[in-house]
Parts: sequence; structure tokens; C-alpha cells
Amino acid sequence: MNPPVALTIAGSDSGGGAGIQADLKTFAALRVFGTSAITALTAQNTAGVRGVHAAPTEFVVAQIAAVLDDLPVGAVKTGMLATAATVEAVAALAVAGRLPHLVVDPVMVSSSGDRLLEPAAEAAYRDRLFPHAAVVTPNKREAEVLLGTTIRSRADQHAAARALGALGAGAAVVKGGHPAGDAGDLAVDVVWDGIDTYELTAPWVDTPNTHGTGCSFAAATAAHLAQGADLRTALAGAKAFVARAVAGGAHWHLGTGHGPLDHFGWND
Ligand SMILES: Nc1ncnc2c1ncn2[C@@H]1O[C@H](COP(=O)(O)OP(=O)(O)OP(=O)(O)O)[C@@H](O)[C@H]1O
Ligand SMILES: Cc1ncc(COP(=O)(O)O)c(N)n1
Repeated sequence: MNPPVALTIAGSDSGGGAGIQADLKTFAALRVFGTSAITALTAQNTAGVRGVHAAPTEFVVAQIAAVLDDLPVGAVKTGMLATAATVEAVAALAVAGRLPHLVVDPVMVSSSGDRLLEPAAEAAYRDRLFPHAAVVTPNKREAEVLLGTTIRSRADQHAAARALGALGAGAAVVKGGHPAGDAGDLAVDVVWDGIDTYELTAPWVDTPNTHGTGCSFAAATAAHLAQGADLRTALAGAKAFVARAVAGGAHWHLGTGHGPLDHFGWND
């Protein structure tokens, strides 16, 4: 029997914790066949990003077309797109209806604090790509940049999810990877589902090993969509997947910085 197929359009993390590597591990863990179009190489480890080498936009498009022309892709996830030109090229493919169940994770900065997107691309995300996404999944910091607001409380997170939705995506998630002032010991994400907002919650895990949480959440959402889940079910499944992967890797020591997640439940 054929497995469902998903495509990730993202950057490579040589350290294996985030980007394409996190996405393919997530797809495999969820029993989805993963394909990939690499937008940029990063020389990166758990401690930081040492260099970025963006692929020419035409070659990113060539990779996407090679996959779509041949394989039955059921859902697509975008991660680090690196340049405004690549954001616009991906948006053009979305406009043409070539990117089914599109999950857009607007990666801007790594967990180590290094920039992964040229500033000129922020407007392209907002104006060109978001309107064609099934769901957009910024973390609080990314939502602040995209909306030009400050998110301090849970109420702010709800307002931001609504404001992002107003930019035209089918749904929006404002992820709260870092504890909000009023979130207690929960990791709270706020979803605007096209009509209303609601919260996804999981226990907050006190660990430095959160490299790749954002990538894995978006990839898991795409994996569930490729399997035919509706968006609400896909997001709940992604939240549970990441919560388990963060808990599993909480105490291991892989690298000196923000370590990776336990995608395969090795520590369950
Ligand atoms: N320490 C943690 N414990 C539990 N869940 C977490 C933790 N860190 C992140 N998450 C969850 O992982 C998912 C992705 O989070 P988020 O996108 O904020 O991480 P991120 O993109 O790695 O953020 P950043 O790059 O700012 O660290 C969200 O569902 C979030 O709630
Ligand atoms: C190539 C690449 N893509 C994305 C991220 C963001 O990672 P995180 O999921 O920790 O925010 C990263 N550090 N590197």
C-alpha cells in the first residue's frame, strides 16, 4: 500500500535538529513519505548558525517541480525560505494551485538567535504567501514582526492570531514556545480557525533542548493533513507529537547549545 506523501520546502540544518532534517524525521515518525526542496544550506549546530548559502530561486523551483511532477504530494510545508525572491516564487506556485494543504512556517530567526530570512522578505510573506496558506504558524516573536505589535499576554496572543487570519490565510497559529507571563507551566499556542480562536496546550518542559520545535510542529501538521486529517485534528496531533518529542529529549546532551528533539520516541 502506498504511504501518504508530504513535501517540505526549507533549509538544511547540518546539525540535524531543525530545517529539512527535522521535517523528514517528523514525516517518517508519523509514517508519511517525505520529499524535500532545499532553499538554503546552513552551516549550523546546536550552538548557532555559522553561515548561510541560499540556493538560486530557480533551482528551488526546479526541485519543487521535479517532486510535484512525479509524486502524489498530499500536503506541503514551508520553513526557511531565506530570500524575498524565493518567498515570491513559492507564492506563485501556490497561486497556480500546485501546493495542496499548504502549511507556512515563517522562519525568521533560529533558536540560537541568528537571522535566517532577509528582512525584505517579511512583506512578501504577509502580502504574497499568507493569503494562499491553509495555515500559518509563526511563533510569538515572528508574529510580532509580521504584525508590528507586541505580544505579552495570552489575550495578546489571541488578538495576534485573529490579526494574522485577517491577512488571508485559512487559519493561523501563534505559538508560545516560550512561557508567557500568564501561561503558568503550560506551552500555549493560540489557533484562529477562520471563525474563532482556541488554545492548544501541553505541559511546559523545562529544557534547553528546543532546537527544531517550530519546524517539527509545522511538519507534523503537514503530515497529518497528507493523511487526510482535518486542520483541527492535524494541529492537535502536531501539538501532541512535539510535546512528546520535547519531553523525550529533555535530558539528553546532544551538542552544547539548544539540543534537538526525540522525534522517534527513543526515550519513551
Ligand atoms: N519547552 C517546551 N515545552 C513544551 N512545548 C514546547 C517547548 N518549546 C516549544 N514548545 C512547543 O513547540 C511548538 C513550536 O514552538 P515554537 O515555534 O515557539 O518554537 P520555535 O520556533 O523553536 O521558537 P524559537 O525558535 O523562538 O525557540 C509549539 O507547540 C510550542 O508550544
Ligand atoms: C535550516 C533551519 N530552519 C529552521 C530553523 C528554525 O528552527 P526552530 O524550529 O528551532 O525555530 C533553523 N534553526 N534552521
